[in-house]
Amino acid sequence: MHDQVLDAAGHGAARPAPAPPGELRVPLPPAGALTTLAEARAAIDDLDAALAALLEHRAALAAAVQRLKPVGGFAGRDPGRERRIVEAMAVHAPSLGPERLARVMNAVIEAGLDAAEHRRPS
Ligand SMILES: C=C(O[C@@H]1C=C(C(=O)O)C=C[C@H]1O)C(=O)O
Repeated sequence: MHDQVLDAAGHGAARPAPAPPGELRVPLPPAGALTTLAEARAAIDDLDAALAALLEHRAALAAAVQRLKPVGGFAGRDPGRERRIVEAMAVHAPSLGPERLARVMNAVIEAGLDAAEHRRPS
């Protein structure tokens, strides 16, 4: 199986091959298949590392939008766009549902706008 590699510790457990540059690959073990606390926490740690990379990239994209909009930053906040983002995401997060997801995304969006306002030009 050429899309599997041995884990770094050499235990022989199959791990997904690393993603090519510019892509993100995340193992998504079914939660019901996790039987120990250590295994479940390791799965969360893997996922959180990917989530952090996605959030970092999302913040960069949101900063680009701020530069392109006539009014950027918190002053140019667009509640309708934010609602549509949450509605689209809710389809993929049925156990969270739109209200919880809206709280999460409000925090994500505000963090992105705040980071954009304090970003050093690259
Ligand atoms: C990125 C934008 O600016 C703001 C930030 C958003 C975001 O982080 O997704 C969405 C709407 C705006 O409040 C945008 O208008 O698209």
